[in-house]
Amino acid sequence: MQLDDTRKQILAASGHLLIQGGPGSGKTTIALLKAARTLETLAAEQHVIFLSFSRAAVRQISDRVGEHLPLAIRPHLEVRTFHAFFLDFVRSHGHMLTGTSAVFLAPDGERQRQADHEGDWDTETIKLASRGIFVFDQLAATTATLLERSPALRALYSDRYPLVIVDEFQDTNVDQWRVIQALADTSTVICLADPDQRIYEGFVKGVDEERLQHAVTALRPTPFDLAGDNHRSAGNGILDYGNAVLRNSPAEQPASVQYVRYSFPHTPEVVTHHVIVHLQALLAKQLGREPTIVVLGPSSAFVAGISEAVSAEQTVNGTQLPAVDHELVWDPVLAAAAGYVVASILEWPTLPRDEAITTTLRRIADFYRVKFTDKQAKTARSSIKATNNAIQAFSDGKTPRTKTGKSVIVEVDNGIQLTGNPVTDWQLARARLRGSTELSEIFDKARMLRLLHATDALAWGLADAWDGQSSYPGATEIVRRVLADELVDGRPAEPRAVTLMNMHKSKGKEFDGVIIAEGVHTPKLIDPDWDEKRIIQQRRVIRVAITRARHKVFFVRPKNAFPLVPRSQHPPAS
Ligand SMILES: Nc1ncnc2c1ncn2[C@@H]1O[C@H](COP(=O)(O)OP(=O)(O)OP(=O)(O)O)[C@@H](O)[C@H]1O
Repeated sequence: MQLDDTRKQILAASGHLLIQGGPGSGKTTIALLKAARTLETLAAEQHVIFLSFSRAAVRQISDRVGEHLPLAIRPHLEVRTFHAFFLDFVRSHGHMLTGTSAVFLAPDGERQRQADHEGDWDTETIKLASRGIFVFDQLAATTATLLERSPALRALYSDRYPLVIVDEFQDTNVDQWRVIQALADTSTVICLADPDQRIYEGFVKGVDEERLQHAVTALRPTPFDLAGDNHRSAGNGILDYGNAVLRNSPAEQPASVQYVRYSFPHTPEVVTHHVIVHLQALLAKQLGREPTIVVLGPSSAFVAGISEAVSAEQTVNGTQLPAVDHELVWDPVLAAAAGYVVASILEWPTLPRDEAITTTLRRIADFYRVKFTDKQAKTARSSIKATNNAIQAFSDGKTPRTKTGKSVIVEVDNGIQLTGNPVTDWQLARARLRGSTELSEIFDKARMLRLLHATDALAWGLADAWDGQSSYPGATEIVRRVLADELVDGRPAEPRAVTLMNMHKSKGKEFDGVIIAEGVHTPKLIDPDWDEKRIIQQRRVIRVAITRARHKVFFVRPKNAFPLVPRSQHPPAS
């Protein structure tokens, strides 16, 4: 790899560094080279830590380590999510704050408690933390407080990690920033940043547009700017188009960016299916290999609909579209909650009838509690209420009025013959989720568990629980234990040629082709009725989405969608 003067200076520099640059300018790459250079000088027990936001970003960075680090030193580079690092830290040292050993309340458990909690949930999480029970959002604050208060801990961690690299620094929240500052006391910190990729502001509490200035003031880092470079999509106009969308300025539409516009009776799902198949063929021809493609949408629910549509072969206007094998990046917490419902069914044969019915109904209500705290789930509240009513009715000896309640009773009364093979039995139990819209929804979400990569661990755990005859006593607890760590720290599924996710999740990643799809009713890509702040935030998100592409971007938009760049230069429909 050719290194220009700026990069040579970065490799030679000592002390804290702030490396800024636009999408694809090479921040991650130079940081990996710097890590390699630093590791050559460290003692055997010392490591470099590279902190990033999402598990998928960690995977992409980890996959690139091989290109830049010699084999011998690779184990000394730890690429981790912030939260995985904080979780380990709090588990190891949380007792220093509370006097009791730290317990982590996994995200699904938290959402259930939150749904039942009257009053301010943030205040409650602080109270829980003071009793040694830590929820996801308290991990950063607790790590920060421990590091700030204990010079011994600071010394310990700085000794282990003399170099700390912080990815997407512009999106760090106040507690993450406190941790970085505390470590910067005696470790060297490298911040990688692009202020225009600030996409958490307004979504995540404590993210601050002044963050880079904070770093400049507090750390006095040597600044480097890779701004003008673009190694991802050099010369094809994708970055310029992304910048035009960001600034809402007129732009020539390059050949690398295309629009497909649809109107009734066509649906965005089917049109996107078409575009995936077309783009795969186009890029395979251009690149001479199987391309990587991502489909991005404004919401997870919309993307899940596309996932369903492209999973099946279909014929449209005489054209046959093959099923598309793909990875869907989805909400693992909801999948886990669905898994607990299935696990409760695995316990039926050893439970008294009443207990089997009420336990499963409770897990169903829990599923909807988890869903309820997801802001998009407006109808979940009524499902929780209906399921609770069903439990009450059943306990009072009456017949529940809801289909879900009735179906669960019928299924328990039909009995379930389990075999002792956890994989088969899991499917048998899941198949009992039928007879109401709610049960079908849980059935679908439980299917997503295969994406969690915990399936082997689940099978082992369940095999241990098999009572040798008919049931898996304690299955729910086992499933909960296996999934708790997986939800925070697990590796995502292996990459596939086609990935689907919501736009926010695409930050820090890179694909040959990007398809940005917009539905008619789902949250729009952009809406002129939004206030100015929201429009600016959304333009940043769209730019992030566009600039994930190396070679080609396709937009799938409704015919009358609001243009992303000023109308005079509006791209022609194709
Ligand atoms: N100096 C370089 N010479 C050639 N290719 C490079 C160089 N630096 C980076 N690249 C390539 O350019 C692409 C983008 O690099 P990288 O991911 O490091 O950028 P980034 O600034 O971290 O991007 P983003 O902020 O969008 O995540 C990668 O495919 C990488 O291999």
